[in-house]
Amino acid sequence: MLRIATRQSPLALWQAEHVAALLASAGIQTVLVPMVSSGDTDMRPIDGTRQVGLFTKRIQQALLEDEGDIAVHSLKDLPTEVNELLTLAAVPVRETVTDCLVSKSGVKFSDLPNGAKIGTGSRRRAAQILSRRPDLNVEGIRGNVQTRLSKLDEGFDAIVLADAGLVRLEMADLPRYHFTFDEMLPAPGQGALGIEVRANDKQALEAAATMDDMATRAAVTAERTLLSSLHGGCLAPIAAYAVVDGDVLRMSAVALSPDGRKRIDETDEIEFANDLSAAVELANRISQRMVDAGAIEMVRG
Ligand SMILES: NCc1[nH]cc(CCC(=O)O)c1CC(=O)O
Repeated sequence: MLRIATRQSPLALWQAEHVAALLASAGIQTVLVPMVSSGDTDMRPIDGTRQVGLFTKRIQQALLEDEGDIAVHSLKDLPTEVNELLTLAAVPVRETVTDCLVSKSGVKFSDLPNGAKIGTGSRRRAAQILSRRPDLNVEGIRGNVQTRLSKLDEGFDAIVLADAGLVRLEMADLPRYHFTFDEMLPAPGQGALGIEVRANDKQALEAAATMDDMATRAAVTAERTLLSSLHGGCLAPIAAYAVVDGDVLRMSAVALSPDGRKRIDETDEIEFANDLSAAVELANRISQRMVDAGAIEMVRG
C-alpha cells in the first residue's frame, strides 16, 4: 500500500485523488495522508518577502520523514532546485494550461472597461496584464481558489485563475474568458502535476512510471529549464508554454519587467523523438537569447 502525501486544500485533495485513481487503474493500491501546509493558512500577499516552495515543502518533508511515499504537486508550484533525495518520478498528461479571466459577466480581456480592477497575486499575471492593458488597475489577492473568487463580490471586476484549477474544482461553468497565449502565457508547468518520490524507493518509482506522459514531460522540462536558466523561481514575471506537435517540440516564452512596460518574447521549435535532451536544448537556445537581451535584470524590475 503506497501512501500519497497531500495538502488539504480542495484542489490538492482533488489532485491526490486523481493520482490515486490513475494508480488504481494500473492495479496499485494507495491511501491518502493529508498534511497541514503554511501556504494554505498564510494570507499575506505572495511577494519577494516570502519564500518559494511554500506549498510543496511540507509534502516533500513528509516523504523525507517517511510519512508518505508519493507527493503530488501542482508542478508550477514546485521549485526547480533539485533535492538529491527526491525524484520527479512522473508527469501525467496535461489537459488544460490556459489562464482565465473570471468575472460576473465573462467579459473578454480586450473588452474590459478602462481602469477596471483586476485581482491577481501573481507577478507573472500582473506584468502580462499591464503589458497589454496599462490602463487596468491590478491589485494583489491571496488565498485558495474559493477565497479569490469571493473577491468578485468585493469590488473586483475580474480575477485571473488557472483553467486547470477551475476545471478540477468543477467550476468550469463560471463565466470566464480564456486568455489567448498572446495576451497571457501560462506559468512554466501550469496545469501539469508533478509526482515526487524518494529517489531510492524502487516500488514508488515503478508505480509512478505508470503515470508518466513523455510529451507532457518534454514540454514541462523545456518550460522549467528555461525558468531555472533565467534564475526565475516560481514567483518571477516569466511565462512559458511548450507543446509537442507531431515530431516537433515548440515553445513560446516571455520575460517582463514587473510593471509590464518592458518585455522580451521568444519562440522556437526543435525536432522531438521522445528524448528530453531536445527539451533542454530548446530551452537553452531560448534562454540564451533572452539573457543576451537583458531578461535577468528585467524580471527583477
Ligand atoms: N498558485 C496556486 C495554484 N497552483 C496550482 C493551481 C491550479 C492548477 C495549475 O495551474 O496547475 C493554482 C491556482 C491558480 O493558479 O489559479
